Amino acid sequence: MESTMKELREGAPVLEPKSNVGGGVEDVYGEDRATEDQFVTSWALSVASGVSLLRDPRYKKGLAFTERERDAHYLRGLLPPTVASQHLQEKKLLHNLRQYQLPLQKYIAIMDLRERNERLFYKLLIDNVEELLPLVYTPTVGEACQKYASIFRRPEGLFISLKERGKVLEALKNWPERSIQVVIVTDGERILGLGDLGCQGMGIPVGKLALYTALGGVRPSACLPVTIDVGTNNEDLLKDEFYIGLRQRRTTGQEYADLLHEFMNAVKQNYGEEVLLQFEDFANHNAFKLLAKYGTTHLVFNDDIQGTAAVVLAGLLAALKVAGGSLADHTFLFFGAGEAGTGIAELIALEMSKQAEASVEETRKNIWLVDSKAHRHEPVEDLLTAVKALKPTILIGSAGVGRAFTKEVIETMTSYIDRPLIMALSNPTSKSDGSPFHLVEYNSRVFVPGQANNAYVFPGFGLGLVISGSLRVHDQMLLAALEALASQVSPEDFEKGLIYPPLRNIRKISAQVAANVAEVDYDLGLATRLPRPGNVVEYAES
Ligand SMILES: O=C([O-])CC(=O)C(=O)O
Ligand SMILES: [Mg+2]
Repeated sequence: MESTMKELREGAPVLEPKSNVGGGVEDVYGEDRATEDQFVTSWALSVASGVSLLRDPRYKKGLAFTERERDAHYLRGLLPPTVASQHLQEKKLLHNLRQYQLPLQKYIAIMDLRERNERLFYKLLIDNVEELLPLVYTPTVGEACQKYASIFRRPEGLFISLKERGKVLEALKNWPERSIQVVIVTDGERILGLGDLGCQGMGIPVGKLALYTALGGVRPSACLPVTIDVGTNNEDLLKDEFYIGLRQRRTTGQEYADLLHEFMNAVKQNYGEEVLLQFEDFANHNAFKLLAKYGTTHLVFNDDIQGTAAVVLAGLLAALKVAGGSLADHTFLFFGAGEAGTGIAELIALEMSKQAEASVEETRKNIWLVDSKAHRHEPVEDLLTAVKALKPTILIGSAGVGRAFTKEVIETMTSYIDRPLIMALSNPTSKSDGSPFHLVEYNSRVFVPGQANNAYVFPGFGLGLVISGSLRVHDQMLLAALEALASQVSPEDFEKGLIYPPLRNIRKISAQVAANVAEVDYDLGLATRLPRPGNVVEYAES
């Protein structure tokens, strides 16, 4: 068995060293040693051949097994005679996928592929990122979470519920991978703009981690999706006979804090100080607190607060290259003061203070936030009133309410500024203005709506932390990441009216983001992977 494994790992026919899907050739993850010092585990690392190999999603290649491999791995007779290339397999899958009418059917098909043939899944995703991103990720992943119970087939991550209190470390040890580098965790209370989906939020960490691999090059086995289940306040789910989570209302207060604390410490204990913990889709009241509480003891990152902020500010900086002027020349109005709105506002204030050498208290004065929960009137009325009163030149939508940027709002803005900058960010499509848009033709000119997609930053940002062995996240790293992103917008992109680079270049962009982040890690003395690489961009790309 051992020799079969070696051949699979090191033999050129299986692990094509040049493939950007296969990852590195060196086993830095120590999987080959996984069973050496632990004779009894809750799981066994076995190496497949024959029919088991055909069922192992990590090594399975289907018809792409060569004649030599069919001999070496006891596959004779188990496959039809044709040897197909991965390229042909990809072509067939894409063709099949396009036959489905509904995005959710496509989602199910592509996630099934991941369970069958991991390499092909990632290859397909990398090569067709613009087409497939909206499936694996927002907006379709939102619908998948809403219907998670009925489409649930097999666990794709770790479920830590109140039942696991006192046993969280044990649960982590049951996960069959030991060399984890990135954990994405949600408690399902604020899934995209869809609200409390309880345990069904699992689709989010699963989808985002797939992007860590496809877009950021982090090895799949090093990624761990986690859902913390403390109950749900979603009455529909509590009544749904197929619901897969705890059937109780959400626990709050000490009990909540204790479970989270046990989890945070167990992760660090089990995977080390350098494991990145990304918080995703927690409700406002927990998200800010958790980030502040664990920011000093763990390597934590909240994509909804920090990642969104970096992506949006990158877009603003790129837009200013066209519009002229600097951040300090503008008045900002945010519609929605949740994690995204406040996160972006704070980062803008920080960047402005850096540019203008002013205090953050001073630079915050040009930034206004409107939130539905802070007013008695209808949100839309409030927005228009606010626009008239404050005359913002930059308007950013970050509320869970769609269709708020009415014609009247836009016309009001154009009455006092020629080219207002307006970013509609809320997602997914059912709740928003801000998901992927079709091309727009106006006066026989075609406009390409871009998308301020979080995927521009978080995979590269996380990669930068991972490759430098960072111990803590620092705001300077966010600024470094967004500057890298803004610098990737080409003159041709600007020509088309775009303020973000095309997503098809995302792996190159991620490497640039990662390198900029890693440089700051080294500069601040937070990096543990020493010596510092000579060429960090090349290192990130490798
Ligand atoms: O889909 C995204 O990346 C934006 C996001 O995290 C959210 O809305 O919660
Ligand atoms: Mg999120």
